[in-house]
Amino acid sequence: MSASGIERIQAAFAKGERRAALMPYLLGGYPDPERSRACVVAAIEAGADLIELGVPFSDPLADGPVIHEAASQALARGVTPGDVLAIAEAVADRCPVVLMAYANLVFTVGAARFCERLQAAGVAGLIVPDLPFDEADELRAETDRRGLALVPLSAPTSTDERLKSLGAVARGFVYAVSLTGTTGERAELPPGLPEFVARVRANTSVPVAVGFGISGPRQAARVAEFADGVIVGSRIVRAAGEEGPQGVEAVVRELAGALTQVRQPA
Ligand SMILES: O=P(O)(O)OC[C@@H](O)[C@@H](O)c1c[nH]c2ccccc12
Repeated sequence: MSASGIERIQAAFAKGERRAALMPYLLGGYPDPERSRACVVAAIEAGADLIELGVPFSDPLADGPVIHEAASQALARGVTPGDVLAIAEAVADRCPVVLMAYANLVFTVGAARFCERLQAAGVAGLIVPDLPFDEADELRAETDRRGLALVPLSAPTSTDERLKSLGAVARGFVYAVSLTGTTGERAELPPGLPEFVARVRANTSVPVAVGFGISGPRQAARVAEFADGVIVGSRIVRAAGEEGPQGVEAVVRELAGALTQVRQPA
């Protein structure tokens, strides 16, 4: 693969220039390594533009019940970060993969070695949800060196000043966390979301993708009116557990269809 991870993520957003990019989140190794790989392939075939792939972790503090339980099950089956990287590697040439790993998983290996393994597997980007922005410099030096996108998280509680500093060093995209709380399906989008996304956008030159609490096509289409990307996690992890690849395919296809109806401003 000659293009860098950052370039491949950029291209994935550009491909959907006339519609928001769809980024399903799947938990690597869930329900088991083999079906997990089939679920990722199903999501790509159903219209995913990028894949966010989570590494199971024992104390996933940002995750709500569905992903938390899925991670416990994957760990109980002995799924390792290496298993997750093998899944990423299997699909890397078909779709950019952004790895979601808690900080402990990165720093027990060491930032340099961790990034080396990501690059070798063809991973395009990295999200470390519990790494404070002020402590990310060392890791960012490593990701930059390897052309990997270190994607920062922003939240409605982030000040403009904070949005400005993270927006300036963001690679790939900025992840706009829609609400204060944990991952999980919700009936309604949080109030003030368009205004929050506008604030993030005003402070960065890379695309802005929104996640947390988006599960259905109606919500996804609404978010696509003002964001560059839509991230859906718990709904898809639930489908993976309940129905396997076919369930994932159906959910992603419906979401992709909904986004196609929404033209973004030129
Ligand atoms: O599950 P939801 O509410 O659809 O939100 C996306 C989310 O699952 C995914 O991006 C994610 C899973 N675990 C995370 C931890 C931190 C930040 C983001 C994530």
